[in-house]
Amino acid sequence: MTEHPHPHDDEDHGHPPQAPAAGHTHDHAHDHGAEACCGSHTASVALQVPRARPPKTLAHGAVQTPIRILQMDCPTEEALLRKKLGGMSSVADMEFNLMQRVLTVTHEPRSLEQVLEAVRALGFTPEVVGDAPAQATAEPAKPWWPLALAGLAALASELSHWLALPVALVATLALLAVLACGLTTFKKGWIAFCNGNLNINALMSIAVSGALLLGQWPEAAMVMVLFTVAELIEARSLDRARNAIRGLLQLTPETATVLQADGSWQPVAAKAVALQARVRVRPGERIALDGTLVSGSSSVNQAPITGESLPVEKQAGDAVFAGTINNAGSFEYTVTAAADQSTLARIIHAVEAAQGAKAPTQRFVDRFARIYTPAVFAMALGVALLPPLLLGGDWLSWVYKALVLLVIACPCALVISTPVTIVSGLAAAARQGILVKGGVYLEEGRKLRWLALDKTGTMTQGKPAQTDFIALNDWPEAQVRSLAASLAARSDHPVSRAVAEAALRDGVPLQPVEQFEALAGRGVQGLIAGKRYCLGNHRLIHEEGRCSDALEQQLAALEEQGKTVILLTDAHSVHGLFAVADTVRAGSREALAELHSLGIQTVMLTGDNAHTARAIAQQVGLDDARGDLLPEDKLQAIQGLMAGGATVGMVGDGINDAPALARASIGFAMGAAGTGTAIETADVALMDDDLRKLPRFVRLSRDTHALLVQNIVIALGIKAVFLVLTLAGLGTMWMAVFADVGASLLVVGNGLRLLRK
Ligand SMILES: Nc1ncnc2c1ncn2[C@@H]1O[C@H](COP(=O)(O)OP(=O)(O)OP(=O)(O)O)[C@@H](O)[C@H]1O
Ligand SMILES: [Cu+]
Repeated sequence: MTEHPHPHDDEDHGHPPQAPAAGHTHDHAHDHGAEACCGSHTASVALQVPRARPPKTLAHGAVQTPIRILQMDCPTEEALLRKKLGGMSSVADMEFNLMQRVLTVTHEPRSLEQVLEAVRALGFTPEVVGDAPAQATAEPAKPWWPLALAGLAALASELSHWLALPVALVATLALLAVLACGLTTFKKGWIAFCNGNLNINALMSIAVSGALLLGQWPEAAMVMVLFTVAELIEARSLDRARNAIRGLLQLTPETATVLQADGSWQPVAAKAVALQARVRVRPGERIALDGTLVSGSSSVNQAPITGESLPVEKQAGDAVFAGTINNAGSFEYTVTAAADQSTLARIIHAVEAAQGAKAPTQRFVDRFARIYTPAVFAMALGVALLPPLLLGGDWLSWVYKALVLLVIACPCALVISTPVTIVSGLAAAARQGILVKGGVYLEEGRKLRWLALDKTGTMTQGKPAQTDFIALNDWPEAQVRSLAASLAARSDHPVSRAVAEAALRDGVPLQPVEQFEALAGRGVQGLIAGKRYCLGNHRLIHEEGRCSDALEQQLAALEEQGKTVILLTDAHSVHGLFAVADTVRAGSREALAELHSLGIQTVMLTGDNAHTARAIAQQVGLDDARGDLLPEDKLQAIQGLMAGGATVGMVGDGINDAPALARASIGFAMGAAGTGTAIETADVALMDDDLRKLPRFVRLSRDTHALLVQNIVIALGIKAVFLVLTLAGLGTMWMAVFADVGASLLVVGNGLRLLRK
């Protein structure tokens, strides 16, 4: 038997490097064991669920410990921790997820306490993330009155200054304001400064202290208050982006109505419901757990999972998902996954993990910020010292200008703009049923040149039915069908299944098969009553030299109608011909037209023969179709399209075609809610079978990119304007703070706009 090639785990997938936090494991570990046939259609894939990760031991003896640090949500804190922990010999690696406020440290097993101590030394409260369910990730609310008091004091100071009241009063009020709201800033700034890091807190502390020393009392107070207000608003907006996804999980009800041993129905906490328990759902109720419907029927709104609010009919045997909403009917289902393993929970885990991985733009911005701040700081020093020393300038005004520059030097707006935009984009996608496994793919999506689509299960529904049957060679029809059905019944391949189902429907008797074997990409064979028969495609009868001109014509006629033909042969000749046809998915035509209008070319890759492929391609409007491909040929086709650096996407059902999916720049899996495994393995998982999600993803990717560029331009533009104003002597510290705060708010707000898509 020909084996499917097994993709290697350590294979280079041609993907941009990515932090492991993304849960991006391409181990499409196929299990071909169960049945000796082309069983890839039912292959089960090892589940890789990114959970709240407990400390895990690495091969080389180091351990990874995720540490939650609630005070860590700004890149300034990341820089601080990086510097401090990076200098420790026992720390091998660090991974930051600012959105979840989790730092994952790779360190020597015995040095955990040391690491925690270092984190504490920076003024943070570390908390090792254990197996416990994720707690609220928000910082405990700070009392608001110190800020209000500070605001009033600052205003009063400003007013007294205007009214020319005694300087002592102005100064006292100003100091009161600075102390009331600025102590944390000073503390953080001092720690950063001592660690050789000029973060926003350090810059603000220097600027405010400088202003106080210069006797600019009201101004110092105002700057401190404004800065604190800005930080507050910024944190709130970040929380919004952060919670956009978490909010989904809160959609699942806390309790489920579960059948008890004594036959009664009792409400039970969803977390405590055991697998295989029987749960009842009333009309209008939200479904609490993933399961399989066993009795009753209804229609369900699956929007929380698939983003599609058109109700889906559910009958016995169908899967139902936690978080989705039952419409009118009522039904019972058996639980198939624990609450924290439901499809919805796994979607949320995946998105959260994706937030941790840095997208290319973010990496660029981080690098830029690392140069920008020291550069402006050096400039400020120059401005403070050089004109007074060399040109006899006035010390006071030049030092003041330097202080304003310090405020401008803060790259916060710039640095915060990218993650907010990406996270909003990821959240917006998830809400539409598109699970993007990393900012990288969201950024790459807009560059797609080619999209390769698998045929069976992707372009078509993957449930073909037999349409034609012809007995050849004067063999009795009943005998030919019985032989073919006996072989077909042993296989899970959709084409075989169609033949077997038709036979079952017509009551064709089956015969025992020995030495059954699947011929990958060709068909099946086995011994029936001691004689060897094959049931396979056109390729197979060519390889065995059984094709004839007459047969060729018959095949061509059927294939041109988009039908797939398999033939029954024995050692001597071909005895029967079976044609099956699959239905093209609703909406494929529309989806492809949209993709074309976005400038993306489409090609179908299939193991089926070229005629059939072309017929179907024409039906739905694909640019190109390639048939007769073995799995390794598909891989090569993808590589061919990617030659020259083009971004190429591949769409499959996530189980087949694993090598090609992994090789493509972006691997899309269809129908991920049903198969479950695709959520973990694909780069982008489409939760249902709607191909229209593909153009939607591309558009979202383009919108995200546009916002990223806008945000970078806004952030840098505003800084540039104030830099010039200040050097020209027109900028005041107030303005600089307003500019900094304003820019941050603007970019955060701009990024959050994606959430409304
Ligand atoms: N077990 C089987 N039973 C019947 N026909 C088979 C079987 N395996 C392969 N074939 C034939 O070989 C062709 C190619 O099979 P293969 O599994 O490589 O592709 P596929 O999965 O059917 O198509 P696609 O690549 O579009 O998903 C099928 O179209 C079918 O005609
Ligand atoms: Cu032929």
